[in-house]
Amino acid sequence: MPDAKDATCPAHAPADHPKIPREKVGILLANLGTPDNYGYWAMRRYLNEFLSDQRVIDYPAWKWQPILQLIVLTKRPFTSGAAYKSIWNEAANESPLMTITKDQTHALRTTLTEAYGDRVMVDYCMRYGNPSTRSKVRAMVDAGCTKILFFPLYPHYAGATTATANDQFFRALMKETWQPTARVVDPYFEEPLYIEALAQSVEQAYAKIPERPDILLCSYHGVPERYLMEGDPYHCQCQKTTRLLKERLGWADTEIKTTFQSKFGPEEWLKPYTVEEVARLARDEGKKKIAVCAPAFSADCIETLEEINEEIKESFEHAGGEQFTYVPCLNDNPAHIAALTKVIKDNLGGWLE
Ligand SMILES: C=CC1=C(C)c2cc3[nH]c(cc4nc(cc5[nH]c(cc1n2)c(C)c5CCC(=O)O)C(CCC(=O)O)=C4C)c(C)c3C=C
Ligand SMILES: [Fe+2]
Ligand SMILES: [Fe+2]
Repeated sequence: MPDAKDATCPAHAPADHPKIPREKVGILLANLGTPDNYGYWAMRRYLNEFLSDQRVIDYPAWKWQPILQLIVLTKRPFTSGAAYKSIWNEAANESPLMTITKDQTHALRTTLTEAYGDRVMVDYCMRYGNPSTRSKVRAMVDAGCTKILFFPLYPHYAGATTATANDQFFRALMKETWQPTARVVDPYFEEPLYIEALAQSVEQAYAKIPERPDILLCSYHGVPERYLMEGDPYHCQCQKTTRLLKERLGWADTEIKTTFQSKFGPEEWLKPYTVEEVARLARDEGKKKIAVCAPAFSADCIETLEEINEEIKESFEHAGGEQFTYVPCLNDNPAHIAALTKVIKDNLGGWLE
C-alpha cells in the first residue's frame, strides 16, 4: 500500500509499488465558466449546466426545469450567443473570461514559483464547462499535490458563486482515493491591496479622460433580493467595498454609488439596477458624465464588456448622457496580481514553511 514514507523516498518503494510523485501544494484558481463557443448548442450546454444549479436559481427542480428546458433554453442561447459573439476573442477562439483567467494563472504561477519554487503547482478550473474542476483536481493529485488550496476568484462571498464553486471542489475530492488536504480561500473584498488595485484602476482611467465624471457607479452583479433576506452576505460585502474604495480615493459620498446589474427573471433583484440608474442620473439629475467600474468581477467578461460597455452605455446615452467611461476589471494588472498573491500567501499559512 502507498504511504507517506514511500512518497518522500520513492527509491525505497518496492518495484511493484504504485508510482508516487514528489509532494507538492496545489493552488487551484476557479472562475465561473464560459461557453466553448457562441453557437446554439455550446451556449445551450453551458446555460443548461449553469442555470440548473440550485445555488444559482433555487426554485424546486419540478417547477424550474420545465421552464428552463422548454422556454429559457429555446431562446436565450441565441440572444446570449449574439452577445458573446460581439466580444469573442477570435484570435484565440475563446471568450475574454477564458483568456484573462489564463493570463492571471500565468502571472500567479510566476509570483508563486518565485516564492516557493517547484513545491507549488498553480492552475485554473471553471465551475461550469471546461476545464472542469474535477479534471484539474485529478491532474493535481496525479502530479503529487497532497494539499490543495482552492481559490474561487470572487472578491465577495455569494451562494451563487463562491459556495457553488466550493461545492464542486468538494464533489471532486469525493472521487479521490487518497484525498489531498484541502482549504478554500476566504472572500477578499477587505484586503487593502485589492482596494488599492481598484483605486489605482479608477485613477488610471480618470487620468485618460478629458473631463472628470460627475459620478462613479460601482456596478456589482445582482442576485435576487430574497437571497439577501435569507442570509447571503453578498449585498453587505458589496456596499462595504464601495465605502472602502471611496475612503481610499478620498471622495465625497455624492461622487460614488453602488448599483447592481444583470437582473434575470421576474423576481425583484438587488437595487438600484445599473441600467435604470444611469438613465435616471442623466435624465433627472443632469449627470451627463459618468464612469462605471465592476468590482465583483475579477476578470472582464460578457457582463462587463457587453452588458456594461454596450447595453448600459446605450441606456445612458439614450437618456441624454454624454460621456460614458468604463473602468476595466483588474484582470492581470500587476496591482491585482500582487493582491491575489498576498491573499494566497496568507491562506497558505503553515503549508510551505
Ligand atoms: C440567473 C441567475 C444568476 C445569478 C444569481 C448570478 C449571479 C452571479 N454571477 C456572477 C458572475 C458572472 N455571471 C456571468 C454570466 C451570467 N450570469 C447569469 C445568471 C446569474 N448570475 C447568466 C445567465 C450568465 C450568462 C450570460 C447571459 O446569458 O447573460 C459571468 C460571465 C461569464 C462569461 O463567460 O463571460 C460572470 C463572471 C456573480 C459575481 C454573481 C453573484 C454574486
Ligand atoms: Fe451571473
Ligand atoms: Fe446589506
